[in-house]
Amino acid sequence: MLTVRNLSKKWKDGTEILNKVSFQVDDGEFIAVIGASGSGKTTLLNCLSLREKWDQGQYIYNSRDISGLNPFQAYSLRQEWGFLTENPDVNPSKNALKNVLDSRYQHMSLVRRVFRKESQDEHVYAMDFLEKVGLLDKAREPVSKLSGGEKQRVGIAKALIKGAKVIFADEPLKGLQPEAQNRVMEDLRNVCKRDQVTVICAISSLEHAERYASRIWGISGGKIVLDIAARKLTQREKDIVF
Ligand SMILES: Nc1ncnc2c1ncn2[C@@H]1O[C@H](COP(=O)(O)OP(=O)(O)OP(=O)(O)O)[C@@H](O)[C@H]1O
Repeated sequence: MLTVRNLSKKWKDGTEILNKVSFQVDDGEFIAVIGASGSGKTTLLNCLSLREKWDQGQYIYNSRDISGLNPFQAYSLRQEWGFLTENPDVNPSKNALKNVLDSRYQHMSLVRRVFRKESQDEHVYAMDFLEKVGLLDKAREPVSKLSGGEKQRVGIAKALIKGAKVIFADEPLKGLQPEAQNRVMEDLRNVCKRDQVTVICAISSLEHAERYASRIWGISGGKIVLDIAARKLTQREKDIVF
């Protein structure tokens, strides 16, 4: 569970980017973050995923106050989470299976990584995660040959195999064909429902937010101005956000 209270951030010139953002998110929620360009979506995701610092506010993750972590602690926690951007975090020179296996070992000690045995069991285990995102038949394909949407789904499998209980996604649909966009959103929705993973996803497509998410946050001027269960937004709600 994530709880944030009064998260605020200013740039050096004093411009307010996040303004007392507060919320509570339960396990398994799929949150779509919508808002105009420059409203603060990326900054919010970067702060929540501990990639950027904020000035004020409290951040609680599973009953642990993570507001003041040192860089090493923040790095360790980041390894437990998934982060998707418009550029999938995959190694194009390796196949999909190897990418997923690498993610499983990434957080282990150097010694374990060097001497790891990729047993048959490990392969079967990794295949389970590729199956979750519908890529069993692409397991041995070099990732460079996969489509943008398939790469993004390898990224989701990578997050799942390391046990990520939270996935932050910043515009993961950018540049994808409509069919691939739907598939990525379906996979994200499935991991929320099936695995109780929490997904917080900045997205510019209102239609996808309405159709796939469980909750919608509208951001304007660095504030959450709309926080509702996902459904078709009324014109008034759109006017509040955009
Ligand atoms: N390093 C920076 N210094 C000063 N201002 C910045 C910096 N980075 C971002 N901003 C400003 O902060 C505001 C929020 O930016 P942010 O990228 O979070 O918005 P966004 O909602 O993700 O926009 P977009 O949808 O266009 O990606 C914008 O006005 C942006 O110009």
